[in-house]
Amino acid sequence: MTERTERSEGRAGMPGTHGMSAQPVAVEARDVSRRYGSVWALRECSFRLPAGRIVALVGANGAGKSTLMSIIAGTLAATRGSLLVHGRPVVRGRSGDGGASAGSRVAILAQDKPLYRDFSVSDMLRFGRSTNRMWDQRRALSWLERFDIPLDRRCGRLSGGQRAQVALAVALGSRPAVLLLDEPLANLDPVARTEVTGELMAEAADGDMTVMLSTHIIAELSGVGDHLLLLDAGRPVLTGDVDELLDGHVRMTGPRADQPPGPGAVVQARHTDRQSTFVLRQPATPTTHAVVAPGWTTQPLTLDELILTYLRASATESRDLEAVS
Ligand SMILES: Nc1ncnc2c1ncn2[C@@H]1O[C@H](COP(=O)(O)OP(=O)(O)OP(=O)(O)O)[C@@H](O)[C@H]1O
Repeated sequence: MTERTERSEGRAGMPGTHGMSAQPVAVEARDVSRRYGSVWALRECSFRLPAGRIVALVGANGAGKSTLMSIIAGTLAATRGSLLVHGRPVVRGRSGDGGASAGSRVAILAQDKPLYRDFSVSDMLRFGRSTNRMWDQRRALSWLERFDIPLDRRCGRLSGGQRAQVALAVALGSRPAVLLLDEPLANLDPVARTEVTGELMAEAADGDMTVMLSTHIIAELSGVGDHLLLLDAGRPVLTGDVDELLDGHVRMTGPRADQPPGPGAVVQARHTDRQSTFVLRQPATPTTHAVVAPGWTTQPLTLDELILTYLRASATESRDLEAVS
């Protein structure tokens, strides 16, 4: 019995981006690369993310998620390429409240959640107000109330999940156009995480804020974002509206064949002696999950399956390129 995975024909940004032209673009990367010494953490990343959405930034440990977020936030410079937030180039050290215009302010909430342990929650809000020219106290307070965070408690005495909520409240109070969350929800239990992402989606829809959430836990992804940016070894391998991506891919299983019986680009092909399975990126026509040829069945993919398919295809492609070079 043999099994092989074929090279992905679709690269970053291809599926699902056709619907983007009418939407305002929050973040645009143009050939962004970043090197640390001899390690390329990001390679030629080009993508556009729509405004007012929750973008799930997904990738394995070391895929480049934190590096990308730091470049968008303006705390790290790209080695090559340019990054624009609402059409304005990000310049290192000039994002956040420091110099960006109201429409292109970026707030980042890193994994380590910088809270002063001796400050009370109210002190943290005062600190947020004093360090942000534009501050929305009502928004920060209502977030804390929604999640029952005691205002008079010192941050050092809060649970990890509660500290994450305070950090989120301060970030929201700064009224960012783009809010970057670098795995800050890891400390929240599944129920709280679902609640938080639901509330963030409502905030994003209300005020044109774009939220980017990074995660390496694919199984916890469902419902977390409505737009996907999948990074593998520093390259975006899949990006687009989650529903469009799911509608645009199909798995076909049937008798052993070199080619699938239906139209579409082959993302992955697996074969046994008697059976073939193809994952296809379909042309712009609607997907029909029905029998398309004698002996063949088609099925939709779950988001986890779609992500794993692209990660496997990307790994195969990297191995092929290494073998050639
Ligand atoms: N300051 C640094 N110096 C050298 N190499 C670095 C530095 N920061 C990151 N890297 C390397 O760059 C690559 C991308 O790292 P990055 O932290 O952006 O990935 P990540 O996707 O956020 O990972 P994780 O999910 O583990 O947080 C990795 O190979 C990492 O080892």
